[in-house]
Amino acid sequence: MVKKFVLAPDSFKESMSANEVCQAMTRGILKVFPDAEIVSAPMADGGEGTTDSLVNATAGQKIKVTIRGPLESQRIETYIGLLGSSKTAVIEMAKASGIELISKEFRNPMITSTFGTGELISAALDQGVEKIILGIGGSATNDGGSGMARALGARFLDAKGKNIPFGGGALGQVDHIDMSQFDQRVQKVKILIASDVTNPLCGENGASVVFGPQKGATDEMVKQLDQNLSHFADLVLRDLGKNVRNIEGAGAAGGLGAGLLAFTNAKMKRGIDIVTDAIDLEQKIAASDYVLTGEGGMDFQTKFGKAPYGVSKIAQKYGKPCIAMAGYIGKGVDVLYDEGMTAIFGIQSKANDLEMAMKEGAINVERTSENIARLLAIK
Ligand SMILES: O=C(O)[C@H](O)CO
Repeated sequence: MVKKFVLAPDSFKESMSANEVCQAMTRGILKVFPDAEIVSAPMADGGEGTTDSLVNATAGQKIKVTIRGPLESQRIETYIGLLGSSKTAVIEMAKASGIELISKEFRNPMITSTFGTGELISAALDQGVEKIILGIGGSATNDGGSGMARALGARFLDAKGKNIPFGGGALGQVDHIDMSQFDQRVQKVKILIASDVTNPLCGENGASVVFGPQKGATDEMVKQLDQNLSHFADLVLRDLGKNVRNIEGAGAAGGLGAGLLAFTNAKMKRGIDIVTDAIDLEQKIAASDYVLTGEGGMDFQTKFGKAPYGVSKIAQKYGKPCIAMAGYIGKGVDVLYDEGMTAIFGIQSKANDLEMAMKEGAINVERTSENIARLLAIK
């Protein structure tokens, strides 16, 4: 009987995209099962690579856009994704307002803004979508999502009625928020936020204290930024009637989580659940014999919502064997055996340094997939 495989790996960061991992797995399996039916479902968990994975998995398309980067004078050429299967756009905030877009010496969350993320949302609305999947995290910003809202028409005015400058450093000057020119299309789309963390907006576990320093904030700036976000939360409650202060994930991406909850009808969901829904992974796994997954590194953290965990839970639901491979296998990975993971294989052929391991990723995944297939072929 023809064997049916679902391949649902995440990317192996800095080595292979999820799509390339699928291709290497396919080559390995076909050596043993030349007639196998193989369904590739490149995965992501809402973070970096989510747009590419969802576009690939649904035969969607990328739409190029030129928008403002984290710094006011910066222009960035980037893209949003449109899924092939539905009227859904996928956006990664890091492509517009991400920390990787600014070299270390220019990182300063007092002045960086999420304006470009708002422009990405606007570009998605121009495509007439009904749903937007928005991956947040990896930001250069600490502006509570005020830049994003401003790009969509919100105005943040000081006591004299003037627009405040961009960035988290100026938020303390806001006297009131004017929504009279806000883009009405925003409230008509469903927005799903795939957040990378669950931190609240302010306080010792908040956006500024925990993530401010990695964005270039000094101790003094962290204090100011935290106070400003607190003031912002008060204004949002007074002017928009939404209490975002203590919501889990509100502090993601420098408070963009809070901004999205305040200015849109967005809902937070685990990134992995958003992705598996968007690509109908359940249906694919239900119709398969075997599921292969994997990620560059797997350890105890995999269970906190990483792609191989999401895949193994679905495989468990349908009673399908789920086999993972990883470049690095760390402590605590064995908790996954109770979560639907049948086996986990390391892919290295010898003790390699990291650079070599990255270089040889595809050949190692191919060989490991072939060997897994050989085991599966035993009668
Ligand atoms: O962007 C950030 O602040 C971190 O990735 C947490 O979301």
